[in-house]
Amino acid sequence: MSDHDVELNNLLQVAQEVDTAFDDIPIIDMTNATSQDLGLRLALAQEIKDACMRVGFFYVKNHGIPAALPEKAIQDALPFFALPEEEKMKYNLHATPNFKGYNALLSENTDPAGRGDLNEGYNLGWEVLEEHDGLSHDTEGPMGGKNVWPEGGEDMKAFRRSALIYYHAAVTRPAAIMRILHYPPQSGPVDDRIIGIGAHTDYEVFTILWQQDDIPALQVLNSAGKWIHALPIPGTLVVNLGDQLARWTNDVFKSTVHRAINRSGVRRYSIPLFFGTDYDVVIEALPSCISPTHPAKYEPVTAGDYVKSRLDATYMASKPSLS
Ligand SMILES: O=C(O)CCC(=O)C(=O)O
Ligand SMILES: [Fe+2]
Repeated sequence: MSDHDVELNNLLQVAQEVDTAFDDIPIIDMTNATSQDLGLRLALAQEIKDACMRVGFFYVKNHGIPAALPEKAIQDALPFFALPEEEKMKYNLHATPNFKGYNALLSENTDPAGRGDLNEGYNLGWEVLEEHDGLSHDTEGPMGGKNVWPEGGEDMKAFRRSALIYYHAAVTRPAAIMRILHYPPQSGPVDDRIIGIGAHTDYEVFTILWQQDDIPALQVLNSAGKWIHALPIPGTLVVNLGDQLARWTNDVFKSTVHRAINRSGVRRYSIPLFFGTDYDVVIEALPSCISPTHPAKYEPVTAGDYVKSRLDATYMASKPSLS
């Protein structure tokens, strides 16, 4: 056996033996990501790998993104969310071929056993920050196309600008969709099948989630079937793996089920940024993650087709032709 084969066998063996019944979500300090010391960078990589194999979720601190940027993105989104429903519906994501724009309360359903998600949101892809030229995204294929932005005065311009400033600070130019989400408080008797966002896994490679301080909502399912709270920790972002990475690694890295429920009595805002590979990339199990005893579990699929099929299912019930 070559060294490479030994390494592969070790990876798969570790993957099969790893205990995924976590009780808490690791907090990883990113300071050493840029260290000159290779040993420190390797130790950090090992910590991230462990979290990816065991939990599929981790917090990052000292990540270098100023907290003021997502806060401003939320603040400048408030005038949009305050518009009358019929005004917001002019930017309904069903009017675009690629799920950009506004999703109304209960228009999405991430958990097929649910009755709709109690959040409204605004969904955008990458675009240049400078003057809005209407040519915001030049990708082709099932998820190609450009953003939509609300018309209006200075406040709507600030909404676009602040959203994109945070987007650019968090990631460069990937196939990433960012959402600005508003979860109204959920109180009184509620249908169990309606929560902020139903149990689901994310569709891309990994998600960077900014969540509002002080409001518990996010929960992560461990392999023992227990919901673990991912409470907001000031100064951190939550990173969770998505299905593209799980498919690539043949489930060596975990795309973990999660949900959000806002029973705080006040409004909650969050900003997930779903970092995916380019939409034309074929996602298929890496050779290092398959073996005779651990064969490939998933059919190869292009990233664009995969994300589009998941979004089609998520928004199926609110498609105008069906309602
Ligand atoms: O708002 C949250 O905390 C979670 C959002 C989420 O899971 C998603 O949008 O996929
Ligand atoms: Fe999610």
